[in-house]
Amino acid sequence: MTDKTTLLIVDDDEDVLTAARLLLRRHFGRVITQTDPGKIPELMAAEAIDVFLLDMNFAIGRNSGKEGLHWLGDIRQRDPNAVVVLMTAFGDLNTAVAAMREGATDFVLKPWQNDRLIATLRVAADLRHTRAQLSALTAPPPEETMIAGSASMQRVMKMVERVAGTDATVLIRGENGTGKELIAQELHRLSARSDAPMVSVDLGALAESLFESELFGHRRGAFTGADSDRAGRFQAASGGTLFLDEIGNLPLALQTKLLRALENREVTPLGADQEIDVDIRLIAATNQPLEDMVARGEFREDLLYRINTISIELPPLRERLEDLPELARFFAAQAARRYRLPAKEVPAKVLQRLAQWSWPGNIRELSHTMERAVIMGERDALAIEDFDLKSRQVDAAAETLNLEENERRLVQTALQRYEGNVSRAADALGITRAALYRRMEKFDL
Ligand SMILES: Nc1ncnc2c1ncn2[C@@H]1O[C@H](COP(=O)(O)OP(=O)(O)OP(=O)(O)O)[C@@H](O)[C@H]1O
Repeated sequence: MTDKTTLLIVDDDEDVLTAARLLLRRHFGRVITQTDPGKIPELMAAEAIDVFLLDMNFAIGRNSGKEGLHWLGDIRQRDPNAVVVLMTAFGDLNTAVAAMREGATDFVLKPWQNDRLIATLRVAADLRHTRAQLSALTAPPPEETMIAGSASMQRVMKMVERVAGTDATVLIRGENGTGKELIAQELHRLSARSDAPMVSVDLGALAESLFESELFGHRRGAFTGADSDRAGRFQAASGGTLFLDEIGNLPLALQTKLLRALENREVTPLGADQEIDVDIRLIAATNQPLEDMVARGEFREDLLYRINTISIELPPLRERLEDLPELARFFAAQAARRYRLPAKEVPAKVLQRLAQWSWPGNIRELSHTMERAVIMGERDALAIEDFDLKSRQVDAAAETLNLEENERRLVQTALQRYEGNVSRAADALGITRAALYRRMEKFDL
């Protein structure tokens, strides 16, 4: 079966679902069945559904068709291109007509005739594919958008523009998810090498045993499993840019080889006896303090000097909250497009709350947070309840200016640090023992 259509059948009668599933799975790529129409939004968020086959009457004893019409409207609102076929057991032409007016593609009567049902759904699936092709043709081309309105990001972008055109090695520093790879792409895009590829290697995601062959390539038979020659990423990036993410993860022996490759502009694949010339511009990224690693003997000092000719520091999101509103709205719109959901507004109240969170995962975390909220949100505008922010921590961050809360926290920290020794804790806090006892009582510590 090569058909790629995904059908979702929703009917509260298990027997109807079983019969439909048995029949239709022989004709369509994937058949999902569901008794509860309330699950439709969740399913639409999780799966790319091509055709909906939807019952008109859900609650037992009701036959007005209103439930079917309600869900039809809901589906069409979430995905204006959705193709929905309605089923009704009552042959109620009025409801069927109303459904067609509301945007249903077709309707079938229960009990259905197998051939008719298959033919109807086949036409519906074709319609879906045509609509998808049309919207792909009219959709704007995907582009990497960089939001960088804050003063600190403006400084970063100036630096990027200044160094992109040179062949200088650049080290991008910043916490996880601050956009290091996006900056590397921008450096490459603005460089004279932009017609050649930028090849990325994430040294944080790769098994250490694979580093060498991944970077420098190998010859057939160089190790068990090397059953053919393989070019390394250095070679693949030749003429272009090599982006080494998480460079702090490179073991010392390979740091030596990397340094040699950069200095001599040549690499030796594993198992080869001859070097290969490579012409790359290196961009490296790290979230580790490489200077400290040098001090501990974990990172070669000469390699650090070699790679940080230019060093670009990306500030964490919590230090550029001016960018948060635009980023949040951008990711909300992106998620709505991706999941074919209606666009959702991000009210100021929500933005204020988001600004209180510390965003340890930075922009990547914000993007996932917005995506989830857009999927979960049931209204036109996002609400605070749509977010799964670990609320305890948000509250702590929100209340850091609360004097009493801070006093309590300090008293607690002092007592913990001095393992309950009241004299020493009082000393550290700069108050008398009696004053500390009073506070311990007040805060019930
Ligand atoms: N300024 C920005 N504007 C818009 N999107 C951004 C921005 N910065 C980062 N992103 C997006 O956030 C996500 C994380 O960015 P990226 O992968 O570049 O971060 P990173 O610092 O390289 O992460 P890691 O340290 O985990 O490798 C990506 O989806 C990226 O497109």
